[in-house]
Amino acid sequence: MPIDPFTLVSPPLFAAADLREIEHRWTAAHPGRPLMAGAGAAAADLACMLARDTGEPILVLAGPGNNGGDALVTARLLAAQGFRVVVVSRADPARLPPDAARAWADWRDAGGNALTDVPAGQSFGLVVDGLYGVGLVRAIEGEDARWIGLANAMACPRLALDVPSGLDGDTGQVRGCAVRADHTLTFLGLKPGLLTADGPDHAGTLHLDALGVEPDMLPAVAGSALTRLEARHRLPPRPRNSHKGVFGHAGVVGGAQGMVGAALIAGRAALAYGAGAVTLGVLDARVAVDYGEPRLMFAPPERLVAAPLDVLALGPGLGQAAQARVLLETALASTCPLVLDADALNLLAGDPALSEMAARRTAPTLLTPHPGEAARLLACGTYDVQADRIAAASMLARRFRAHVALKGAGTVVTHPQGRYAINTTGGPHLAQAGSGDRLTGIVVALLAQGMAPGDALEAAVWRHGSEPSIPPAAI
Ligand SMILES: NC(=O)C1=CN([C@@H]2O[C@H](COP(=O)(O)OP(=O)(O)OC[C@H]3O[C@@H](n4cnc5c(N)ncnc54)[C@H](O)[C@@H]3O)[C@@H](O)[C@H]2O)[C@@H](O)CC1
Ligand SMILES: Nc1ncnc2c1ncn2[C@@H]1O[C@H](COP(=O)(O)OP(=O)(O)O)[C@@H](O)[C@H]1O
Ligand SMILES: [K+]
Repeated sequence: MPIDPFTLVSPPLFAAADLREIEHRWTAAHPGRPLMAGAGAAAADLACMLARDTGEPILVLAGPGNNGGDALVTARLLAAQGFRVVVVSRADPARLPPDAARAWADWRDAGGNALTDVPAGQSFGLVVDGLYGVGLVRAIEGEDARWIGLANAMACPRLALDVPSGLDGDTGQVRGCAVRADHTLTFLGLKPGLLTADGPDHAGTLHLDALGVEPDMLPAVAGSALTRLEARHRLPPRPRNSHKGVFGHAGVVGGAQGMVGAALIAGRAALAYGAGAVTLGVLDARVAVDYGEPRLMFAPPERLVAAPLDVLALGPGLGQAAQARVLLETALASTCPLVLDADALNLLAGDPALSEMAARRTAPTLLTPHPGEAARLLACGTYDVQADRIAAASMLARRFRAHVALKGAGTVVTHPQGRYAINTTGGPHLAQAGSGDRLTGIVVALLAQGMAPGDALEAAVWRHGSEPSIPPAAI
């Protein structure tokens, strides 16, 4: 029975290799009970609910592997319920993998056939996409690309089986082109690529069917989806008998001339999320008060980086002048938990000595790069970062022994020990200057109040994405 995966707490994320391991374990424990039968049955149930009630047939695109097998089981069960089904496949039945070959034989025995092209001029009540699943090994091209283009242009809903064809389930990268599904029914467990990069734009509404696989058959994996907050992401209730000192003193250093707002945004967010006190070290010395948030204190940045704070953020509007570099060097040498953002990351990227200092810190270090900043830190292109966001963020966490939030659609939070989480809140309404500064402030607030660094970064990313949004006005 498919469920909404967002109702689960931190569901694990399975890469293609993990899924093959599950299949292996299942087959050993339950010979002769292919998972494909359950996958096709679940897909047929969902397809019944989604098919438009117009009497138009259902188009089933079936590929050359087991994803195609799922599609053929789905087609047979839909036809048995009285739906008109048009199967389109160019796969050679003699070369199908065993379970898919069985599905083809069953479909044929039930009177089914397959067209070798999408019929022109025909409209459909639903498209079932079973071209490629987690076995995608190269970019989609040729006829497949044409079919995907036709499917994407159809007015009816599209249901993708396991992952939208063309989307890499491990990374969320579109390889060539991909089905833009309205719904994706994914099997066994969630895949990271459904949640980050191009995944959310292509998967539509996610449904998960574990196909009856027992939890003890699932391999331990490093990744999970940040669907809801866990107890470790929450601060304890505030004692009545408390004072501002209990909730930590946070510093924010940044705000060079012309970019003062970035530091103010971070500072304001830190107060809003409960830091006991927040002091800004603004590089533009003309600014000494925030009339909109007069609780913010101001100190010369040189003094603030050397002050006994509970947490220091460096970066929002910092700039990359010589003064900024010295401030960063002092901060890196301190034993204060550090959140590095924006130009602090750019300075780090351009300076091997500073990078070395950062990697050697014993106090917690948190990095919040957007893909451009991450690319500079990794000395590669933004495209390379986006092609495998999990790998990029993991590399940064290892290299800097830091907790890292690689921002953007499906923010990836990685930890030095190798664990990672993909956030599921937020959206393109956050794509606006100043969003990242607010995230920095939220992280700082949670750290100031004593939350563990990795938990604070995850909780901040989740909360930042959950804030009520006012979408930009349409033009
Ligand atoms: N792992 C499991 O136990 C389960 C797998 N199931 C289904 O099986 C799928 C995985 O099946 P497969 O491993 O057979 O992989 P796929 O069906 O995703 O595709 C593999 C086939 O496509 C070819 N191929 C890959 N990329 C191509 C491209 N760009 N252009 C042309 N040909 C390409 C491969 O050479 C191979 O023949 C899952 O996504 C899921 O739908 C389900 O039956 C549920 C259980
Ligand atoms: N399309 C998007 N979907 C989800 N989150 C987004 C999207 N675009 C931006 N964000 C979020 O908005 C914030 C932007 O941060 P950043 O790029 O550093 O902006 P700035 O430095 O201008 O404040 C990050 O938290 C990022 O994850
Ligand atoms: K698919």
